Amino acid sequence: MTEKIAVLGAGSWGSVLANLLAENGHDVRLWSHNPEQVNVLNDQHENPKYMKDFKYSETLIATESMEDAIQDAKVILIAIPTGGIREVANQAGTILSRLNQVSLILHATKGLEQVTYKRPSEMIAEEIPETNRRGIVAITGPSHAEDVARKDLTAITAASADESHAKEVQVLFNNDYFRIYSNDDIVGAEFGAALKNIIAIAAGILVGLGYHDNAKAALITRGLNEIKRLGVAFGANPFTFTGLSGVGDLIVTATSVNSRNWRAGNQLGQGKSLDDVMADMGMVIEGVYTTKAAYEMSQDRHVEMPIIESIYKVLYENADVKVLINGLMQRDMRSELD
Ligand SMILES: NC(=O)C1=CN([C@@H]2O[C@H](COP(=O)(O)OP(=O)(O)OC[C@H]3O[C@@H](n4cnc5c(N)ncnc54)[C@H](OP(=O)(O)O)[C@@H]3O)[C@@H](O)[C@H]2O)C=CC1
Ligand SMILES: O=C(CO)COP(=O)(O)O
Repeated sequence: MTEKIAVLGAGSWGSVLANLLAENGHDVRLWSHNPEQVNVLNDQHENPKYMKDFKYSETLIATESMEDAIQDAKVILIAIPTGGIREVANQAGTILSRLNQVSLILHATKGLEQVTYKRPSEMIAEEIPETNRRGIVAITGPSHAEDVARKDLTAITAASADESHAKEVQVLFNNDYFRIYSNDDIVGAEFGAALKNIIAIAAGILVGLGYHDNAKAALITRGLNEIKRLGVAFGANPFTFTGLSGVGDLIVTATSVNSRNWRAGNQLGQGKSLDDVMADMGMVIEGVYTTKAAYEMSQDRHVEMPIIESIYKVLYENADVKVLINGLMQRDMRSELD
């Protein structure tokens, strides 16, 4: 069945997901706050800053009017980085109230808010009135936009406290190269999504320093343990971290040159400054911000996270990464299962 769907955010991920939904036969409106980008998307079916060389479907319509995008949309997908999602959700909430409309809200954001440490679905719940939303679903998992654009086989998770909403989302997105599983643990899905970016930065650093496969495997495995420990302290189901939104996304992000977080870490490992890495990327590096939030949360809750603490010290205290690696390797002996 064809649905009208609004996608808010025309960066790499929002634009590719909007394209997938349009190719699945839905009536999609892709909102961007940048009028020039909207024109190029509609006239040339391109998005040069974010998805160089990719041609979008001619059935995908971009708009700079959020109200046009949202009006009559059964589903609204927010694909905005963590730093902007509250503002965009607030704008969407105001429009939904004015239109007296109720929509299902999806988001694809991977991070935690600075200072409040809120997850994306918590920010959405605060900004879009309950009377204007049927539910909130996080879509997350191992899914680089570049691979989805070239129709590589991809499987992700739709997570919602009310799993019936996640099941609705499966039907909208599923096709012969994109498969969605449902999960009722949105807390675990959002923690996995946010925290894997920190471990991806660490993995890039290791490779930048010249370490190899054993080091990467050790980092990914022990990193997953830290992700799970913090998530469980905030109410996540530990089994979610063995799924696509947990270890699945951790593997893809911590091993792929397509990952902005991995690439950032790799350049840091080669000696580039964080300011230069961020200026050159031109796209969001969520893990840089999430590291700060996660480190502060771990301090508040007394959750031991030595790898994430080390990345915090590299990014925010200019600590010597080789000294930190030495410290991690020399920690007290312990059981793997503690
Ligand atoms: N890229 C990927 O492969 C994947 C990304 N994600 C997640 O999706 C989220 C979005 O990432 P991605 O698309 O890659 O990011 P990009 O950096 O590629 O694009 C971000 C987009 O959001 C827009 N934006 C940012 N802040 C605001 C704001 N306050 N108001 C309006 N528009 C805003 C930007 O506009 P402008 O151009 O004007 O700056 C840009 O269009 C992130 O949390 C990311 O972790 C998840 C899975 C895969
Ligand atoms: O989340 C992603 C893939 O699942 C994208 O990761 P990056 O933001 O590191 O590119």
